[in-house]
Amino acid sequence: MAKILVGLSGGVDSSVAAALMLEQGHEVTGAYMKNWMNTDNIPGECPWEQDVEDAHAVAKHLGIEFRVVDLIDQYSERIVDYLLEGYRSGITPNPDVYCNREMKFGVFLDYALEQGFDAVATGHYARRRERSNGTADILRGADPNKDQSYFLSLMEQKQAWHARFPCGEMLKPQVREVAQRLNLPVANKKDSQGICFIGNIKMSDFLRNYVPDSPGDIVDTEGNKLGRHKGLHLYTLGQRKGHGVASPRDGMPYVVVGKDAETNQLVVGWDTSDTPGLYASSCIVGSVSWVNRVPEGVSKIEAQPRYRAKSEPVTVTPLENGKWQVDFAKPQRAITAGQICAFYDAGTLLGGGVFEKIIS
Ligand SMILES: Nc1ncnc2c1ncn2[C@@H]1O[C@H](COP(=O)(O)OP(=O)(O)OP(=O)(O)O)[C@@H](O)[C@H]1O
Repeated sequence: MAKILVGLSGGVDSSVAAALMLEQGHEVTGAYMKNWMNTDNIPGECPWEQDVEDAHAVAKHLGIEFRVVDLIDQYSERIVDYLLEGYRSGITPNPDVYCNREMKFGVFLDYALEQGFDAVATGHYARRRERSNGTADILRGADPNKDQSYFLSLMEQKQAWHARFPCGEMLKPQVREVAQRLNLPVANKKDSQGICFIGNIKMSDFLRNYVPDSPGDIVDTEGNKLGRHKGLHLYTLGQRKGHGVASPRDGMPYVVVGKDAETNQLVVGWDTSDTPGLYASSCIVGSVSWVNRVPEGVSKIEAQPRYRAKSEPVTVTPLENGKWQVDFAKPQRAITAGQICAFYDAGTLLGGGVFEKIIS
């Protein structure tokens, strides 16, 4: 039996995670992390008050202690600043991945250990396996549609060691069934969406509040002016909709194929593999962390360049400065600086890093 602190978000997955930990005989406490309060009144729904209430109701239903842990300052420093700094500097940050390393398995785990807990459990769809040498691996979740191991790819060994993912062996419909069987007050609650803890606020509305608009020209790959954009930070490579430029070709929309920070131009082109800038095979990945062991020299593994992408064969080569060169066997669409590259060996998460530079 272990002392487990469950991150109770007020959603179905973490509620079932708490119930499963109890069923397995652990001593369980639930805690809601208060991270963001929308004090600047950005338009959109930010239902944290409802979430705390729901989390509390679940804890009561399960008969476990419930706490609210105030991490607003740390969230602002570690996530909001990283997010805004990233967008200001022209990259596309990934707050969801950083949330796991910095918040849930960062300050929240530190709090848990200080308070005498052995581990933090969450409702993530990922699996964890202990090895006989006293280390832990993170594996893809059993549900291929829900697998969230990508979001855990920057986690370090100590974090993996103290993590528990009770829903990871199950499919989402099974998790809903458990919630119904146990009559959990959130059994029929809709899944949450939106960035991390910011809730259902649109990213563009969120950014508009902090990063000033910086309009410029939209051009095609030959440099012909096609329209105006509101600020390069509001667009991502490969984006099909929302740039406002109608395509003259039927059934072939323009997509964002480049951002030129010097001229403040947004470049659009065709969504084809020969469009310059849209596909790349070779890149530099920095801020790399390996969950359990560092690959020995040049290695053939797999890499997943975004959440909803397949992992693809790559060759990784360590560079002198702690960064890694990653060469994909097949060119990948819209690899974006700032986004996360997760590394796998079959179903095992090896680690991850941040795309820093696209070579070709
Ligand atoms: N505000 C929070 N307080 C405590 N734990 C949280 C909070 N937000 C997320 N978590 C934990 O992180 C896990 C993954 O977060 P994510 O935002 O992806 O939730 P989710 O997949 O919608 O799960 P859920 O149905 O539990 O909300 C949650 O299952 C929960 O354990």
